Amino acid sequence: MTESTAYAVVGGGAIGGTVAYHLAKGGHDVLLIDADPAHVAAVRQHGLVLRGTAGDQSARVRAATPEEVPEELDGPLHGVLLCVKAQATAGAAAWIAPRLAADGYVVSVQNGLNEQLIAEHVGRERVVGAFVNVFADVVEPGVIRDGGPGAFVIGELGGESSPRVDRLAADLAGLGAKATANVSGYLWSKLGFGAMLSATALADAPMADLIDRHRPLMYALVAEVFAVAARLGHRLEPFDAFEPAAYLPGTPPSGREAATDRLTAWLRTQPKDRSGIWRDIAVRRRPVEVHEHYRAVFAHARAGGIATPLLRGMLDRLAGVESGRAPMSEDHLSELEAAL
Ligand SMILES: NC(=O)C1=CN([C@@H]2O[C@H](COP(=O)(O)OP(=O)(O)OC[C@H]3O[C@@H](n4cnc5c(N)ncnc54)[C@H](OP(=O)(O)O)[C@@H]3O)[C@@H](O)[C@H]2O)C=CC1
Ligand SMILES: CC(C)(CO)C(=O)C(=O)O
Repeated sequence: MTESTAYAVVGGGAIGGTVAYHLAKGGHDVLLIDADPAHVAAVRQHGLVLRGTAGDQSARVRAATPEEVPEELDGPLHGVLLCVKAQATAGAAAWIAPRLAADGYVVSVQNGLNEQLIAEHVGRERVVGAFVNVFADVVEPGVIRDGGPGAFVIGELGGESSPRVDRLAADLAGLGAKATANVSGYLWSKLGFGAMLSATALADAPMADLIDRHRPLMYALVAEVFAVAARLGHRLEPFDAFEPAAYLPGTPPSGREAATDRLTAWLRTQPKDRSGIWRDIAVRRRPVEVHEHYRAVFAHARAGGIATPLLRGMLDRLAGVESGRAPMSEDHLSELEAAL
């Protein structure tokens, strides 16, 4: 174990709770800051509980709502892991900025490309990137269902190595964290994979089954995202069972099919069989974050003259489903596919 470090986790839900649990188990002082008072109260009373296939494990962490923090803080924040959904990023970053030490930093542990927005609040030199493919859900206040190992990668936005990234990766060794020189390559790979996952939230069935039943649509969605990534010159990184090279133009169809066989087989090993996007619509009945994830993708596509009609059509349909204007149905996928 490395020397103990103090961290703040802002947004202590599925991912923030998982991160806080592993930091605490590693012997680090963790302050979990979460907007949900019931979650904070449960963590204070029972500890942070991770529910895995082998049962429940708990870790003691300090917990507070943002409103309570001035009483709890005895100095500025140093290492902050920001784990809120994308649409809550601006509010959380504005809250963090005046509390962040001059030599402190904020790590975006989120899907999408949130680093620029965070930098507008705290300055680019105080932002660190991260990519996470851990599958988790808050199943009741204070209790997180843990999907087991998944990629967790941390890196400076400019790709340089740094003591703060190495230290955080070591402190999160319990979660299998690694340092990278290409965090953008991971985030863009995830935007491709995430386009498939977002599409599966249009229907109420397991992600793996929907990907399998609508492979041509899934390939076309990923291709639109990766055309934008290619224009920007990103080197896409593979993670877990997702192999981005299989979805690039020029890959033989047999290679793409075999990679998708491996991907859906791996997805079937996960206890979480539906995405967080599906859960926000069907269970939590709240707006989904994916519109934020693809805002920058659309802007880059427009600038480069790259057409993204399927991605746009898929997100428009998600907007209809989340607002209740359209039912959740696999017909959305069939109709999008019919337009290919
Ligand atoms: N869950 C997963 O398996 C994965 C998630 N991700 C990404 O990780 C990020 C976090 O997702 P996830 O953990 O699932 O989300 P959750 O909704 O489970 O957790 C987010 C938590 O942040 C709280 N929150 C919102 N605004 C603030 C704020 N300003 N200050 C403090 N707390 C706040 C929320 O409270 P409230 O509910 O009251 O709004 C909620 O408890 C997302 O970008 C997601 O895409 C990436 C890979 C996998
Ligand atoms: C499906 C998953 C877990 C993949 O990382 C995800 O990103 C989410 O639920 O938001």
